[in-house]
Amino acid sequence: MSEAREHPAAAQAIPAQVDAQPAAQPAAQPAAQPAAQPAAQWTGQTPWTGRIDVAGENAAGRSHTTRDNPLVELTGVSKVFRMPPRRLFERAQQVKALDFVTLKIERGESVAIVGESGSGKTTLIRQLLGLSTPTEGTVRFDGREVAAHSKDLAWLRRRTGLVFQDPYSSFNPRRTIGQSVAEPLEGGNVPGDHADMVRQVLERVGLPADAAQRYPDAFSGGQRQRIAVARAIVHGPELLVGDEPVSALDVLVRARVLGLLTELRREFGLTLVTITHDLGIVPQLAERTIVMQGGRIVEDGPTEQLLSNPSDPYTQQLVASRLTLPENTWRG
Ligand SMILES: Nc1ncnc2c1ncn2[C@@H]1O[C@H](COP(=O)(O)OP(=O)(O)OP(=O)(O)O)[C@@H](O)[C@H]1O
Repeated sequence: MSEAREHPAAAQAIPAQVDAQPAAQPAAQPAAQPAAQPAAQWTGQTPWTGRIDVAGENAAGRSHTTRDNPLVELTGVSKVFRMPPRRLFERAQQVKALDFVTLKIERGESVAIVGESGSGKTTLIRQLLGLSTPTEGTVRFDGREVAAHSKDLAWLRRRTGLVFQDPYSSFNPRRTIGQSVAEPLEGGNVPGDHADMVRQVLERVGLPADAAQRYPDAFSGGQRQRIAVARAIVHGPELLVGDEPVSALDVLVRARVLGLLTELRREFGLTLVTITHDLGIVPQLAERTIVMQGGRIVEDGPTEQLLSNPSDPYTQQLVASRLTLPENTWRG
């Protein structure tokens, strides 16, 4: 997953007291109608207002429900890694990390991608974020082919955010939280008062008012992962991708961060794609689940149905071995 750290939204975090006593959050809203916020609050659309032209449309007031094309579409995507021979006369090795994957993700969906280590989950999200180019097939974001624009993917960076697994290595220890969270705003040349946007988004994820001036080591793992979420959404993306975003956290903190992701998704109409090894968190997180094995999608369906009545033998194995979160621990 080292290549993925090139992504500008590669950091995040949260304060310990927040995880002990989560801040009161506004009630969840339907995806198509983001909650009305007081003027002083971050709306998730601030950086976009009147500014970025997305595929010929002004993104201000963007709709997650009215456009015809899916937000993400992969068609026949394969990815082959060629490894140089380790010894003289040895043949080069090839790994087919993705094997003819076809997939559509609609606006506002929450999708979990599960599967054993090496099944191709990370390679899949790297394709859809334009962090890697497919060996064959096409990846489209909102109808626009990603590889065709691979020299300049600033448009895709503005519309996507990424939260990594490790809340400890996600931040530069010498940068304040405010500086780290502002990176996508700076990288995307987003106009406006960055310090104010950062303050608002940190507040929204439940961080104390002075968090922006502090350094990463002042925060717990759960707090850092909230900061990671703040950094991934500060520029108002439509797609939020989590690569095992809670697996490094203990069970109660994990549940609260999952609750935060769920709230943000509903509040701002985000499309959420989350990689996880842990089938136990999937029902709280995603209404659709994709199961990968050996670079292929072996099952893709509504989470409830897939967990209660898996049709693929590999999914059956995964479901049989899953752990579940205790009831009522996941709400933030
Ligand atoms: N840069 C690379 N060079 C060579 N092989 C790679 C590279 N990236 C991934 N692979 C191989 O591709 C396959 C799929 O890897 P990938 O990281 O996508 O799996 P994963 O399901 O995300 O695994 P994990 O859950 O352990 O992160 C694996 O066999 C992996 O070793």
